[in-house]
Amino acid sequence: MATFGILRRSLSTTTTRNAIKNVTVIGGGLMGSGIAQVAAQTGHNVTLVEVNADILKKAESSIANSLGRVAKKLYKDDAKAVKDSDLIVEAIVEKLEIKHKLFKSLDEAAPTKTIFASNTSSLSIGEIASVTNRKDRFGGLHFFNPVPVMKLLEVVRIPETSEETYQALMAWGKAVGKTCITCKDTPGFVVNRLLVPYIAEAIRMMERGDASARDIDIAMKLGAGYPMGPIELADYVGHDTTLSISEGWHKKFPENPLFNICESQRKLVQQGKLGVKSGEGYYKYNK
Ligand SMILES: CCCCCCC[C@H](O)CC(=O)SCCNC(=O)CCNC(=O)[C@H](O)C(C)(C)COP(=O)([O-])OP(=O)([O-])OC[C@H]1O[C@@H](n2cnc3c(N)ncnc32)[C@H](O)[C@@H]1OP(=O)([O-])[O-]
Ligand SMILES: NC(=O)c1ccc[n+]([C@@H]2O[C@H](COP(=O)([O-])OP(=O)(O)OC[C@H]3O[C@@H](n4cnc5c(N)ncnc54)[C@H](O)[C@@H]3O)[C@@H](O)[C@H]2O)c1
Repeated sequence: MATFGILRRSLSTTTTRNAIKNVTVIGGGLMGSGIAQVAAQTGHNVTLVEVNADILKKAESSIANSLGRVAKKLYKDDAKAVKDSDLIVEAIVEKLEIKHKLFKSLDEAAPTKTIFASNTSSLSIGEIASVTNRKDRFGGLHFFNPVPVMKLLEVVRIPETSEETYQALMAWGKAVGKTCITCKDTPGFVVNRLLVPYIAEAIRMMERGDASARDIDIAMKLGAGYPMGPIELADYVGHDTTLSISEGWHKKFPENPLFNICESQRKLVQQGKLGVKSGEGYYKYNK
């Protein structure tokens, strides 16, 4: 069985009542470490499960920087990591087959009461949940990057999600300090369904030479009040992520022109220019 590093942190500062106390976050990367942090900050007992020891260390220090003291433990199986869990939030790599493998094993290991949630950006919650026997206790919890700062949480219901599960997810979202909105399990939910075509159109505008990247960004910041322009945001999120979302949707809905691929973005990814995280995207960054 795989060896998982587990990071535990708990504080008792919350004043919001919600039934979920013990939370397991699976995946300690960009999103998982942020989700673990906001859950710990609001008084939940948090277990963070990560397969990569270096990333676990990084998550530990980023949470420690925000919270002070962190205790780290190692376990040999994921059954122990989830045995007391009221809620499991999955934030691992955006690949359906990998999420399926994880949820199949979690379904066997976790108690009946445990609610499962995925933080997927672009996959169908129903398709992810299909390998489990607890679709009534399954939903989407879509956080935004950077998690500690962004106030929104999209709570996604599939037709099988029970009212009790939905209410528990909404109450937990509120308890971790987020404003929750509800949406159906449609591609991109609310925010990404609007953001992805918006960013793609900004890139196409630049590709056509209608305006420069800098001017498009200035225009949307000063003319529409966005904190970042669309090209800056694409660099910030990462071109590998945005391209794989567009490619997945384009394959699934080839007739929808909103999901067409941007050639300059494909080229950037081929060149390893992924945006802020690699030091260069449409702009250059000091690493
Ligand atoms: C692309 C479309 C495709 C979708 C792809 C999928 C994506 C996904 O599914 C959905 C998303 O997330 S979509 C993406 C959704 N995301 C967006 O759309 C983001 C849009 N951008 C923004 O909202 C702002 O530019 C930022 C908040 C990023 C930075 O704010 P700023 O004013 O420009 O710069 P500042 O003055 O430096 O920071 C201000 C405060 O924030 C604090 N802080 C910053 N980073 C932090 C971190 N990592 N941790 C903790 N804290 C962090 C900082 O300490 C400071 O706190 P203080 O207490 O005041 O000192
Ligand atoms: N990056 C974003 O802006 C963003 C925003 C919202 C949602 N999401 C979604 O959140 C999820 C994670 O994205 P991310 O950006 O944090 O990715 P990331 O690559 O930073 O983190 C994923 C982590 O999961 C770990 N992992 C992989 N398989 C695992 C397993 N079986 N058990 C435990 N850990 C495992 C990896 O080692 C990695 O550290 C994806 O589904 C993504 O679509 C991302």
